Amino acid sequence: MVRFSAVGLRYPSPDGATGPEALADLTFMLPEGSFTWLLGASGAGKSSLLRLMHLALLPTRGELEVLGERVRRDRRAALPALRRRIGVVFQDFRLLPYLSAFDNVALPLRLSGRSEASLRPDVAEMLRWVGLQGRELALPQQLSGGEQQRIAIARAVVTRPALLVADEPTGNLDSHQARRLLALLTQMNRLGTTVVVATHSEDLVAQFSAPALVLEEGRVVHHG
Ligand SMILES: Nc1ncnc2c1ncn2[C@@H]1O[C@H](COP(=O)(O)OP(=O)(O)OP(=O)(O)O)[C@@H](O)[C@H]1O
Repeated sequence: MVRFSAVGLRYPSPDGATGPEALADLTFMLPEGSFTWLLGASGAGKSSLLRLMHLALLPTRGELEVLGERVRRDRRAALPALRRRIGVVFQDFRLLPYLSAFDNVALPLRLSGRSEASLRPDVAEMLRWVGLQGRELALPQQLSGGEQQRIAIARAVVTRPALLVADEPTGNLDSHQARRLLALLTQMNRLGTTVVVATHSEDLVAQFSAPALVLEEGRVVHHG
């Protein structure tokens, strides 16, 4: 479950002073196991909202609860454990350039202490799921943008996170791959993962009926 109560987010301005609020007065709740589209024009605040959900940023005001836990500035030590239960697909992939496709996907499992023998079949299955079997040894620079995006998606879901947030996950995919990705996200959701997907793609949204959270200039203008 994710709950925002009167949340605001202010980025610092380049001169170090506080800038205007990028997000203001966000109050909404996403139930456990829900699927939500996050919509809004470029600059409306979708990526900023997702950064709060995956705890890359903390609110500058208001209260935030993620996976049932209250997120507090004075309890930062609790954040890494909470972050490990959240999968993130970044707009710019953030693959490690010197690691193979396999090793990029395996990374979160290795960091969580899983043995090599137990993680290998999971990583292989995930690469098959995103259609990249046979490309295990390729480095990100040897893969197309869409292939890199699929690795980023496999890496985000391989840990079976309780919450999955994806920022424009189909931005580099053709329509066939976008449909496959959506099938993967909805399957994760059916297995119990709470999913939030920011997108500009009306085509994608038309393929799966789910509530939408619509932002305009940093405020929620529609939820449902
Ligand atoms: N790191 C940052 N520092 C300062 N301002 C920022 C930062 N990131 C975003 N902003 C500002 O916050 C507002 C919302 O940006 P955000 O990237 O969240 O929008 P978005 O809806 O995700 O846009 P897009 O669809 O283009 O990705 C914009 O005015 C943007 O300039």
